[in-house]
Amino acid sequence: MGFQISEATEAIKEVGPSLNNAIDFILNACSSRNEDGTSNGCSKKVTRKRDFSVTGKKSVGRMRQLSIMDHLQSAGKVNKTCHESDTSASRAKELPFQEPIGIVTGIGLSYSKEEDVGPDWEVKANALLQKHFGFASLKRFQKEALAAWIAHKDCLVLAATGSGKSLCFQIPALLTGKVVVVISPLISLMHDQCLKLARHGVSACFLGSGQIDHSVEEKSMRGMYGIIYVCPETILRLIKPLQSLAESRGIALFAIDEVHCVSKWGHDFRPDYRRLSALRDNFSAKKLSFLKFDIPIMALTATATTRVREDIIKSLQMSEDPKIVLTSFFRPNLRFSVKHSKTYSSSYERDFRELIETYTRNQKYSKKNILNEINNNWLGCTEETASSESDDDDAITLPTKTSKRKQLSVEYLEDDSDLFLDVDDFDVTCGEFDGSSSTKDLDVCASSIQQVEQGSTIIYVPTRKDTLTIAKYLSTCGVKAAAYHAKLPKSHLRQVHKEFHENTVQVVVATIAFGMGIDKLDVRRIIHYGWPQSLEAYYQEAGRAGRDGKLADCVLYANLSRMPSLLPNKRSEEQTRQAYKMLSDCFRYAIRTCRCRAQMLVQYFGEDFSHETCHLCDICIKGPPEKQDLKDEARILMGLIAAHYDKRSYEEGSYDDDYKHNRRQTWMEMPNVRMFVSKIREQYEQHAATDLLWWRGLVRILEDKGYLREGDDKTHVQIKFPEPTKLGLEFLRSMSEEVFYVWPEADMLLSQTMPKSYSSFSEWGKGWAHPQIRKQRLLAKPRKRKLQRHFHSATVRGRLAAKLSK
Ligand SMILES: Nc1ncnc2c1ncn2[C@@H]1O[C@H](COP(=O)(O)OP(=O)(O)OP(=O)(O)O)[C@@H](O)[C@H]1O
Ligand SMILES: [Mg+2]
Repeated sequence: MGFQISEATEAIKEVGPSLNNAIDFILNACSSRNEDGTSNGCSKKVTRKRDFSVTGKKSVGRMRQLSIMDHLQSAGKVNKTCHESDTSASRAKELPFQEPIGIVTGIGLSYSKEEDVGPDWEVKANALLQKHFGFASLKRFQKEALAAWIAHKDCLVLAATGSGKSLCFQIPALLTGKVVVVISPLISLMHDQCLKLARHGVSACFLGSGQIDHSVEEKSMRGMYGIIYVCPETILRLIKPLQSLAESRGIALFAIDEVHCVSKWGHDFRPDYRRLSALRDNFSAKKLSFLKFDIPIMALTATATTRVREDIIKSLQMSEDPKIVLTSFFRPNLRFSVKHSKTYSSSYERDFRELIETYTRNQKYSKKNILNEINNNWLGCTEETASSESDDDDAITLPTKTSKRKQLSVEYLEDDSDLFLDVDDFDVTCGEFDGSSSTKDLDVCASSIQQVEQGSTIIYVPTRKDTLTIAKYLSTCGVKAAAYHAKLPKSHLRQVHKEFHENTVQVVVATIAFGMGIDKLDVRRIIHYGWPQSLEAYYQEAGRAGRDGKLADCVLYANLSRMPSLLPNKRSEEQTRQAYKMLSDCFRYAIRTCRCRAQMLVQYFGEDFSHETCHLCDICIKGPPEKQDLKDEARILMGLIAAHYDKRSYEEGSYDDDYKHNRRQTWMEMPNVRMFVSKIREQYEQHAATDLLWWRGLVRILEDKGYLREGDDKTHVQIKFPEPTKLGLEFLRSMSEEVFYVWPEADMLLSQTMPKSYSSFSEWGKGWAHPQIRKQRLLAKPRKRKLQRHFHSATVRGRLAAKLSK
């Protein structure tokens, strides 16, 4: 859509210099001409205008006019091109989860140069913000990011989830009329963002495998969209056309959203993000003579540790002194807690009791209702399946896969690879608010005991199968729950999104696929049911709670008696090492008992925690456990470990940490924690029945103090092969009289409360011969074991056995 100059001139002649009147005049003139049957370039625009009036969406029409006026105001002149428009924006308003589309809402106007933005850019930006988005003013960090862009500087924006990072790169498109190219990792996210922008009257499109309209790419390269969302793979293919676009319409900015994907040290490394250094090479003033300055790069994320930040700046070849806009990661309205749970189906009843009560308190669920809920959530075909069920109210039969229709059983869902395969099962989102908030915002004492409002809940689980079983369980209990993972049919996912936003679905049980682009204000609970893979991922996901600033719960249910393990993924050796490191940090966050959880999280991202504590998390509320003097235990453990290594050299004080590494050759020379604990049990009667879990905790404490270190070359979640450090040996020598007070960690406390099973006794080598163990084994239920035969193809015997068994 667009206006011809002759129309604009005619309008000004008719109604005078008032811009509003001129726009109204043009729109009305186009409308009447079209009704007369005259076809002109404005026909589509008029159609849209009629659509609004028919559907009563006047506000969208109004927004469109505003966007046109913004362009007129900023550009000062009208382009001759009369661009094609579509009604996607109005459709978007009605159907927010529409098929991917290219959205043109602005008009193809010529643009002003950056230098035209002028010193009053802030006033202009606030005016545009008010007009398009209805916000009074830019946040401080948004201003800082924009100021860097105005000064042609590269900029790294680190701001929490939901703080408004998107506006930092959307405003430049409105201010200049030039194109902003946004690199984003996920098609569903780009899609959502385009729809949101359409609702605000901003022209945007996205390119990539999810774009079904193939003309969008060509149109975007002709400058028909103000904001182009693109995935890294696609932008690398489009370097040449983008250079032409930079010359014709102009590119105001390259924005790299979720930029932590650049870094191998981040939690969502994507190799294609690393290749984005091509932007600096190909869009610099050196390379393109028509450019006065390098096109600035703005990189944005909500979760980046100091190391990740450095890596981003280096990998993207950002300018030598990029502006770093940093806001606080602290979210004072989030109440963090960690609960021990095996996270098996047998734990659901206990773990979800409170959640179920929250949602069913005022509900009277008949069994039939429950059945219908299940059908809605699981079968995706309400009436048909409902009618296929028996009328017997007493019999709650969960859907089975024996039905002729293709029911949404676990197996079906897992096998159903539909269009959504294009979208990575990949999650990036971040946690933040712009740092202006403080604990004063909430009545801290009241909040610590207060129940959060009902609102919505997201339960994050590690596997796709878990999404189904938990959603099924909650539905059976009367909660309106739905499963969400990337392999579910696209229509189902859209439906879940929609119903979640409309509050028809109360709880979404999801994998990390339900992540980016979830901008719902009243998410009151984020529950992680199982170990997250990193604190970055955890904080990103938790950051989706409480975006309205009200109290929200972030609960992690994890088996604290078991070390978390890495989810299968393709990783290089280096990446595996890093992944273990991140998992280890996550594990430590959960088992710590003496530090405020918000403080741990915020400091993890390299921020100084300026508050004493958050006053909300489980540790702040319960307080740390009583300190214990573990001098004897530490002495025994350290003594055994040290004795195993070169005793003489450490007694002489000539112990060399590196020397051990070179000398060690066999596993006998590198005993693991378990072996040391077995020795302790054998040699010290008073510790005969202590749990391995407890000693592992002590090893961790000694490691934190720098007395022990990992002797293995690999990274583990916690020390596997302990080796003394020089500091540790000094500590051992000097501790004969001293006390050694420490806070026991969660797994240590847990081991003291858990009943001992025979298996833990058998570890110290007495096994069947020990009367107590024998008794326990005899009393224990016989385990049903599958008879499995493994033939080792590496051995002659194995190969022979395999042959014979055929
Ligand atoms: N200046 C502002 N004043 C008020 N609200 C704002 C402002 N800027 C942005 N917002 C609102 O903040 C919310 C979050 O915005 P946005 O999606 O850009 O966050 P984000 O930082 O990109 O989050 P995420 O890390 O999840 O991607 C939106 O609802 C947006 O409208
Ligand atoms: Mg964002």
